[in-house]
Amino acid sequence: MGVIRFLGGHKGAVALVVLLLALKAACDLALPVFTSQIVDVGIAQSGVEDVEVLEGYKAAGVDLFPMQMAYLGRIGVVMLVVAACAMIIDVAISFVASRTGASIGRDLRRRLFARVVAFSDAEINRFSAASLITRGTNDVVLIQNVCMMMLRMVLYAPILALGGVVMVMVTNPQLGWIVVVAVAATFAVIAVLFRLTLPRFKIMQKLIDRVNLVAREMLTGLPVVRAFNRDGYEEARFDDASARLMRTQLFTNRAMAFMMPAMMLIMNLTSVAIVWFGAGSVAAGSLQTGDLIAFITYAMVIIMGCLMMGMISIMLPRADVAAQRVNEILGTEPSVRDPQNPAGKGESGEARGARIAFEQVSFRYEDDSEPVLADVSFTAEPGTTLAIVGSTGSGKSTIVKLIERFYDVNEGAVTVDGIDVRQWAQADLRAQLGYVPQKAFLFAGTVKSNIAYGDETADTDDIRAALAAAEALAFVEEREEGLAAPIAQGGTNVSGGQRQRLAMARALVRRPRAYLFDDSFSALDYATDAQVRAGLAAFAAGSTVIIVAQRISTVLTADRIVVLDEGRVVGTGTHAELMEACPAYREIALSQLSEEELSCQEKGGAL
Ligand SMILES: Nc1ncnc2c1ncn2[C@@H]1O[C@H](COP(=O)(O)OP(=O)(O)OP(=O)(O)O)[C@@H](O)[C@H]1O
Repeated sequence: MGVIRFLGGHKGAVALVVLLLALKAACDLALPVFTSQIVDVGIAQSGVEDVEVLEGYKAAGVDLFPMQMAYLGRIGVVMLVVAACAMIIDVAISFVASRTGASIGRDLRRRLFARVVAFSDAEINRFSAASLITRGTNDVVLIQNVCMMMLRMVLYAPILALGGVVMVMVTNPQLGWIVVVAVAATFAVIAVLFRLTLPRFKIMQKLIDRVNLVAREMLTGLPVVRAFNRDGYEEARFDDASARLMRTQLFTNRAMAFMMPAMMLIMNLTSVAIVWFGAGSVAAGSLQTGDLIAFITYAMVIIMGCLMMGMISIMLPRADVAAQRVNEILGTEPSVRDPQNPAGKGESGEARGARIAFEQVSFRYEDDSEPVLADVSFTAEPGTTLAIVGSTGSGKSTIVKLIERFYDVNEGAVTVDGIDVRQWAQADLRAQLGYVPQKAFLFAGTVKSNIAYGDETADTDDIRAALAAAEALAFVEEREEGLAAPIAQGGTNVSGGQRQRLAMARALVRRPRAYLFDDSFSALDYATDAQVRAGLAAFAAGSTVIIVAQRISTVLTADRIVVLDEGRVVGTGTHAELMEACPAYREIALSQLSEEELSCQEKGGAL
């Protein structure tokens, strides 16, 4: 069982709990012995254990009352002490079990987080963010609770049931068959419930995933939902997912609610049967009343033990599903991994700008899908600007993602300074790159914390310089708090263009060897676009710059332009060369600007 393995790392705690449980079971099983003594000796024999001595006292006319009270008091005190011990042990068990459960949960969350952070985009897409969140929260809590319950019950139930059987055999083996029948009935009830509920428990986690997925999507896309008046549709979609979860939970809860009354019925019928069949023996004098009472208690203990085992057998498979889902993540190796002997940082020659090259690269997102890039080759020389243009979906962003090694190529190689990116340690590779994603993302915090995300060691001057180069300083300073201005999660409290410029400043502050701008200029107006590029040219001098762009005006003055069409390179050269030789480029250029505009822009371009 997957869940049990999680307890493996806490052998000390398990051993301690087993010891404490054995002590507690001994206390619990001792109490009925004292009850029977109170009845048989304390009441029936006035507190005198030996019957002959009792007869003697009676014949001599001794006052038996003080003796009886003293005996009852003695046994009472012993019972109190035993009960108190049981209580203290119980508290200790709860303490150890809760601690162990909580640390299992913490360890799992830590391992899951570390693994998910190491995942490439491919694994994240495969599991889906919603499912990863459910697995890291709901499933881990389930495992944690079941581990706690196992410590408290799984080990206790057999000890208790076994102890009960021994005591039944010692007290009165003739009535043992009643216990056997009761246990059989208990297991029958559990088996029926098991069959009914288990399949539902198994799908419950998937339904929780679904509810989370719909809720997440709806919350992220709320403005779109509102704008298209799709509130009703989204509500219905959420209701559907939620109602399916509710129906499943209702079914399992109803089934489980049936369990307790059924068990009470079995227990009461067992008591009645024991009294019914035991009364004859008591009348015949072969069984004492106290023993009968103790026998009933032991029978209850055995049934309770079996009931606990049954409950666990229902809980365990459910937790096992959770364990499988968690193990699925832990067992998934990230497809992008560091090599065993990564290229040393010094091996690249360490020129200011990096040389980035694609050598006959082919790439597809999924093994069986069409290639997104086919036979792509180009080189961005150190200190130069290379632009990539092409229609939407032609694979421009994919090129940048391959340089960052978010995915690995299927064929060919991407190299930085002549070294395959797969030979670099990922951290070393990315430390040389300043990446500005197509969808600028900012973290909750302040402007300063977001820019310093690019370089923790950056001081205020560095941050201001980066902001100035990205044309972001002016609007930051307009704010009362300046660099301390709050940024909401995802950067939703600044405009798209401002967000984009802050994301650029975050990359600039690193002063990397190569900048990767994935369509970062499209959210800016023409004037700001030109200003930012002018600022960049000064700031990034010496570094290699790769710009993915839709606008021809953005790429006009690049040292080299690569034209992509459906994943293939259809032209490489400067703007002037491509205007001459590449019809695809010419078509894009003329669709955006007239011939005169193009010749004007060529003269006045910045980067
Ligand atoms: N994670 C992904 N899984 C599967 N296919 C993808 C994924 N990301 C992109 N694609 C596909 O790869 C192709 C190229 O996508 P890419 O984002 O590189 O294009 P692009 O040229 O940057 O487009 P745009 O200019 O619209 O941003 C597209 O056909 C797209 O559908």
